[in-house]
Amino acid sequence: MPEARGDIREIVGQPVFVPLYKLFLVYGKIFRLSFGPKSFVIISDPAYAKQILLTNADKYSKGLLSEILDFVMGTGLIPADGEIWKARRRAVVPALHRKYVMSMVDMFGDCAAHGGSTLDKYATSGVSLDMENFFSRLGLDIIGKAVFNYDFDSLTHDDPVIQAVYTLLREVEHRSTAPIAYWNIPGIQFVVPRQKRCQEALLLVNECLDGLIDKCKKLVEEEDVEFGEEFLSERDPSILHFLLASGDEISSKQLRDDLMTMLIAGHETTAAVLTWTLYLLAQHPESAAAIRKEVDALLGDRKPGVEDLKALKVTTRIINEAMRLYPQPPVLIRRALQDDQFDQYTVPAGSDLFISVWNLHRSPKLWDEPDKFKPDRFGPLDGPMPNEVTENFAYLPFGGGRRKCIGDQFAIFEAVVALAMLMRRYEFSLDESKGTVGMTTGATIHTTNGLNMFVRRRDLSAVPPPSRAADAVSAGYAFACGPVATQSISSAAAVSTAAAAGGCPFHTAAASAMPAAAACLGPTGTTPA
Ligand code: HEM
Repeated sequence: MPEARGDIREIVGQPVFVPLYKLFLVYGKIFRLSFGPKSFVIISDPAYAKQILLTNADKYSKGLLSEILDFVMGTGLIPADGEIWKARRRAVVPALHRKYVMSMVDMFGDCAAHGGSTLDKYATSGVSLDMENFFSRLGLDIIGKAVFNYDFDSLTHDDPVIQAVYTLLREVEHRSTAPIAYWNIPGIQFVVPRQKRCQEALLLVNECLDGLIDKCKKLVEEEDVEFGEEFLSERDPSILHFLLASGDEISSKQLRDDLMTMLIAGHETTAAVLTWTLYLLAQHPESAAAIRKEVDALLGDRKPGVEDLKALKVTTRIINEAMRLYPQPPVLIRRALQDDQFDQYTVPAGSDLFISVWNLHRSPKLWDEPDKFKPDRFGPLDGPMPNEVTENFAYLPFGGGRRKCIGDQFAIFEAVVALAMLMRRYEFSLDESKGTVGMTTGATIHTTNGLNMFVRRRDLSAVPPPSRAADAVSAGYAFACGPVATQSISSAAAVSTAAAAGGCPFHTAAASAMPAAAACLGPTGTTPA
């Protein structure tokens, strides 16, 4: 197997996937890279990635990743292997059932609208805002509500639990890029201040999780709704509620590991996707304009509803392309449990492998102009959404095979709703006085200096009301204002007229008939009376 040579010190100080890309261009689709006693096999080929993730998945474990994450996720889904993983995957996947995710769409919109108060403040002051930090807070608020119905409200305030969650996230990221497993040194948590802080943070978050678990257990004991289809449609349960109500025997420690895994997995990833999408949009005003055109025509000022998601095709494609250029995480980690063969090369049992998703997504052999942002590269908008199957493992934003992300739909819906709402209401431009954005590696790709952006409120005075009102009648308004709206506003013309007059067809044309009006965002993004 080719052995990468050269000055590996080059890697220090750079996000690790960047030098790996340079080495890939020299050494090809599989090569070995050694640092002192450590050695890794770097994979940058879709067929090999498919073999590891899908066809020979039995031959691999999470290896290094499990070691890094053990302190915080224990036997949660991401680090777990073997029988524990199988059992937990079986239990957790139904909690992210499509119906459940659908029931969350409204909450995504509420959280994005809530973030508007922060953006308004910066728009008024004219001071730039770190949008990476903003998306991280938005992601935390959303995942907190979805996983255990806890309102961090990190968009508007800081508290010790939020700080503790961030301390843990940073420690995970630090460990994932550290050259030695320093955390295994006995007693280090009592001596090194960062490790001490990490221990304290862990205690605090665990206490908070235990409290939420107890509260939810009581709720489940009290309720009389049968678990099943009805449970999903009648409740607005958190994932925790679902796991407890399913009646599976599960220890509190395992439950905590599951929750912590979802909190971390679902938070930074989506935040990073939104950060890099906005970064790309700042450089591609034509794409920003395309999103606005789509949102203006379909939604106007209301929140996207479930049925709108299918129609927000341009917005979705732009996110798909941003995930190609900035995959989160940029590298997937595995350890070979048995020997495996890649053409003429044998990878022996015990080897640590990095599947470089960054290399796959930017390979000149797989993509036309791979470094260019071209959202139309995935074909007609009416075609299928790109994923590992449609692109035959050349595109792995959510991994593939049996360890594929369980939150993929949740994440796409969340990102589409947030991006559509923010692009409708605001304009963003880079604050170049804060220096280049830069990249650093953590579990996801971070900026080096923040994504500092000026925020301006969009002038909507000349923007016509939604022109695709006919679609809105059957789709969006029905969701936003309750089923009665669909019956009462029966023509596109009626919707357009009403929208022109009051911004919201439902409230102008049929307000008295609409008891479910509270769900509808009015023209200024506030709930109309
Ligand atoms: C845009 C956002 C997201 C991205 C880019 C993303 C990406 C990924 C990727 C690439 C994997 C596979 C890792 C591997 O094979 O080693 C994964 C696994 C996972 N993700 Fe996500 N994810 C996102 C959002 C979420 C959300 C919202 C949740 C939960 C609510 C979640 C929960 C998980 C879990 C539990 C796994 C482990 C699955 C298993 O090993 O069986 N992710 N994610």
